[in-house]
Amino acid sequence: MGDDIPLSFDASVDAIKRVLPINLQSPRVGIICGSGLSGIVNVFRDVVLIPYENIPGFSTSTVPGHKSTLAFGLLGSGEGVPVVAMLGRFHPYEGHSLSSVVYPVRIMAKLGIKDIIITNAAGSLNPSIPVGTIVVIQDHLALPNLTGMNPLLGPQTSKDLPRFLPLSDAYSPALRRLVFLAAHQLQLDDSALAEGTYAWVSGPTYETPAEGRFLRRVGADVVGMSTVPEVLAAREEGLNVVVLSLVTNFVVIPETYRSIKEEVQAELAGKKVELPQAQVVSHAEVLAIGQEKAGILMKLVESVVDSL
Ligand SMILES: O=P(O)(O)O[C@@H]1C[C@H](O)[C@@H](CO)O1
Ligand code: HPA
Repeated sequence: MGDDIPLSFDASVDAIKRVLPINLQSPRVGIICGSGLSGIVNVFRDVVLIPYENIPGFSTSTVPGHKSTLAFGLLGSGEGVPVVAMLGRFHPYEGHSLSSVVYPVRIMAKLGIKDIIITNAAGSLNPSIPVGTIVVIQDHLALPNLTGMNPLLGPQTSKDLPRFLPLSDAYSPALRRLVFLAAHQLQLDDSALAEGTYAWVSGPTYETPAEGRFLRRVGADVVGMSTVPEVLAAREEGLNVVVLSLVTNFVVIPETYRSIKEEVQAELAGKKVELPQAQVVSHAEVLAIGQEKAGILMKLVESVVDSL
């Protein structure tokens, strides 16, 4: 963990290429697996697994549901497309610096990927997006970025990168189209997929009801603790980005708080009141829904890769 990122990426690339057969050395697509979503490796062929600890510059994930392994393999029908997947990512709340968080994205770009499929587990802020939905992200809202927590702050890793990165087209319309076409081919129910805006929060706390209401009112559909730093680095590196959020829980946004005043007054008046109790979200719940729905997400990813 920390800020000691080498500004030359060669050592990491060399350590990776050294253990790969020639057909996997130049992956075409990168995949980042969110909480509990690393199962995609089970459908890779010719798999080579490289623990993060064997790659200079990589940190270690400390979050349950995140393995610290880079997986290379062939994905899709026919000869298959060479891909690289991060089976586990880094979050700033673990104590990783932002440059560590996005380091693997930069290395995947150096290895030659052109497209990146980023997945995550997220909470829904939108009553019409229930648990289990896969949300194809069309935009993001990143309060940390707006207030000075941006992975692109500071000296650039290459002078060839744009200093002022436009984000109006961060989420590739072409790749998003492929996701919806893939869902059609897989005969997924219309309700399986939605489109929406992802709010990035630092975590590790889940949202208070007031925070949930705020994020909803300013236009977010789902909320999570990852992804946006990776999107920014990927766009800076010139990659096409698509993000799929699996909704694992609903963020409680009651319009009014459970009123303790009302409850006490009713009790003193001898009345029985049934006021709504807050639901409590947990990472165990996030992982359980991830496990239940990961299969569909994986099929979708495979089908998108197949159609590239
Ligand atoms: O890595 P992702 O974004 O999938 O993980 C989510 C956000 C937090 O890390 C964790 C909270 O349950 O799941
Ligand atoms: N909030 C923030 N991050 C999350 C959530 C949530 O409700 N669910 C999964 N990741």
